[in-house]
Amino acid sequence: MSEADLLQPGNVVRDRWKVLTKIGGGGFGQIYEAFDLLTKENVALKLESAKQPKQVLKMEVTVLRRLQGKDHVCKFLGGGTNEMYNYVVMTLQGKNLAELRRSQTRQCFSLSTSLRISAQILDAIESIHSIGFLHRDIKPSNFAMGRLPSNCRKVYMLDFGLARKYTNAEGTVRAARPQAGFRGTVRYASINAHKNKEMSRHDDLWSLFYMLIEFVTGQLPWRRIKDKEQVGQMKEKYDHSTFLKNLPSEFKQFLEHIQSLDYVDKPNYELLKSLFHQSIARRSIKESELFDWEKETEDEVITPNSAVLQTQQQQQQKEPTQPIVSSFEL
Ligand SMILES: Nc1ncnc2c1ncn2[C@@H]1O[C@H](COP(=O)(O)OP(=O)(O)OP(=O)(O)O)[C@@H](O)[C@H]1O
Repeated sequence: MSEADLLQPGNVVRDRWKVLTKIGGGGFGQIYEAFDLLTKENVALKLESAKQPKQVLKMEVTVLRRLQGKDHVCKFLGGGTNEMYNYVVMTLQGKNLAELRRSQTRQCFSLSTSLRISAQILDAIESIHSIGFLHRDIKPSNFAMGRLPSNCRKVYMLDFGLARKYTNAEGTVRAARPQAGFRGTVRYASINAHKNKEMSRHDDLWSLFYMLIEFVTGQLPWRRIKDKEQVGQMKEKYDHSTFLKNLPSEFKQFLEHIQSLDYVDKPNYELLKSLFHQSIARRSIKESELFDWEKETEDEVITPNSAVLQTQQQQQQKEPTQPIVSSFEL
């Protein structure tokens, strides 16, 4: 156990959640897989130190609770605080989309996979906006696939620590602060965010656009640059229409729409969703098609396990509603 670890395997939180293993340590918290002694299921336990200056778990709990019942959202199982840490317990999901992309041979997804997962992400973004919050850290590692046969084809939105309420009590858009501190992740941040402007609904959609480009091409032009100002300048100079050559023609309208939005504007989610659906239909992409990580790599040797997988894939193609066990579970 490293000194910074707030828990170790075997610890039991609130007489109910027994820690199994650490699965992540992000910028603000630690994530553990734990066993729920009550439901007998494995769950995700996210903690932040009570001493940490930047406390974000309260916001995480607020947003997660408000999102309950919406699609693409983990189930909230509990939360609390003690003298050492704040914690939240939620359903456990599978691999995040950053890991899945990096595990691809060419570090990118096919257009079929990219469009179908991005359409799900757009739905998730619309959901968080519908409850009056911005996510403000839309990036591949904040989306994970379900881990069970029943949900392994569904994308789940994670990490509401940087969320912010953008509506006031009347439901109208809050007045923008003249200057706001930068929030988010440099690679996927909108140009507005780089300029420390108050973020709005369109900024989450800009991050989705950058994610989609990275899914399809495997990279963004500023991938190697760490400095926030330098990346901001590069984004400002970059002719974003260059990205369109990698995307179906419908995405010209997608880009034009997000470019047209101002701080108070409500995005036309229906238009954006229809562009995904049109491009998916025009390319005859079927919802039942396997995602890239569910397929075998071409050079993989046929082993008894991969033969089993092949049979499952064939069955999956025949039974589109029957999810398969994804390859990494075999
Ligand atoms: N419910 C969950 N089920 C499975 N894995 C999860 C879950 N929540 C988080 N993780 C994993 O832990 C990683 C970090 O989680 P999260 O983004 O919530 O924490 P964070 O401390 O805010 O991290 P970061 O600062 O990197 O965004 C995720 O990318 C994901 O791989």
